[in-house]
Amino acid sequence: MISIIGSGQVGSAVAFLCGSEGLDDIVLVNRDEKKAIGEALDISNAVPSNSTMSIKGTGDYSQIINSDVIIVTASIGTHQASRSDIMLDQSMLIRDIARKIQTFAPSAKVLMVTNPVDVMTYLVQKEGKLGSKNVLGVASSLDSARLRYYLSKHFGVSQAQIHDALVLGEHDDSMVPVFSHAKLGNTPVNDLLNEKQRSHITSDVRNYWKSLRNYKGSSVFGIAKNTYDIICAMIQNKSFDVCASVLLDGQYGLDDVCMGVPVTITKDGIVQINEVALTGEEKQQLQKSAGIIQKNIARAQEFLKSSR
Ligand SMILES: NC(=O)c1ccc[n+]([C@@H]2O[C@H](COP(=O)([O-])OP(=O)(O)OC[C@H]3O[C@@H](n4cnc5c(N)ncnc54)[C@H](O)[C@@H]3O)[C@@H](O)[C@H]2O)c1
Repeated sequence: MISIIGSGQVGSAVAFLCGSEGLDDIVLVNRDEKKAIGEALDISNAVPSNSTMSIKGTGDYSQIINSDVIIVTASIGTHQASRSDIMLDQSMLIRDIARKIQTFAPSAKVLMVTNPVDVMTYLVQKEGKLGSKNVLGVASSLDSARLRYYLSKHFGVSQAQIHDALVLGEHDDSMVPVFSHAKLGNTPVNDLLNEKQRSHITSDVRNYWKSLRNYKGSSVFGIAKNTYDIICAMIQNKSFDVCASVLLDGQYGLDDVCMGVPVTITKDGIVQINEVALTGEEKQQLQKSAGIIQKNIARAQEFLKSSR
């Protein structure tokens, strides 16, 4: 069973993808119960006619009992200048949700989408006392797709011709596009790009959400599909390699921080954290990114301590 906490734009798009494929039973939980019921009613008509799955909307958290996978997309609102600008209020919300997950579905796999996603991924597992292998944040696969997009634009080729475009680190201004891995066909992109071009593409990838905001609110379909791919792998127990925010325990020389790195997932959650070779500069950027996330985690934890 799949539970989606927060049936706003992203949550209902994830539910639509799961429902339209008849993936599994779905429970949509929203603070505004009517919204959850409405989305469930709408998506019910997109379920394949030969599917036995059910979909319901509710405001009652006890309905998440029996969840195999829980997706958290609940949010108090929209950030403006940076994803961290509503971090403290989001922390309170996520602590409350973490406790509900601990009460009703403590062994479910949890996919965190709510921003700032790296800090929220850390908090949900600590505050909910959930196993680190069971919790991941979805974002760096989206950032990696954005790098692939900009590289394809730069070279004037289809996205299919760009391989191994990885973005690691924070899902915000310090994210690290790993140019040393990306290829155009079989050619390393580093053989084709100069420093100025790399810096330009890095800035475009980091600011993708701001560009999007000029035209529509924020990412809905991009993040929904990236989340859906992970849900599919877990529900169907396929081994899937993806970049996601997970708790590091020495990997990349980093400890006690959640950030985007390559991982292998199955129905058992994160079965492996994969370390890819990085250049000296990329390593330095990743350390800097980790430091920024750790400072934000400390600030959020301090705030939560003072508002128990
Ligand atoms: N990780 C990523 O790459 C990525 C990409 C896009 C959006 N996001 C984030 O995802 C989150 C959701 O975005 P959205 O556009 O769907 O927002 P939204 O405002 O459309 O939806 C949020 C929903 O959460 C509900 N909610 C609030 N508190 C709740 C609670 N305690 N329990 C249940 N539901 C609750 C609200 O009623 C609302 O319907 C935001 O934090 C956004 O920044 C992350």
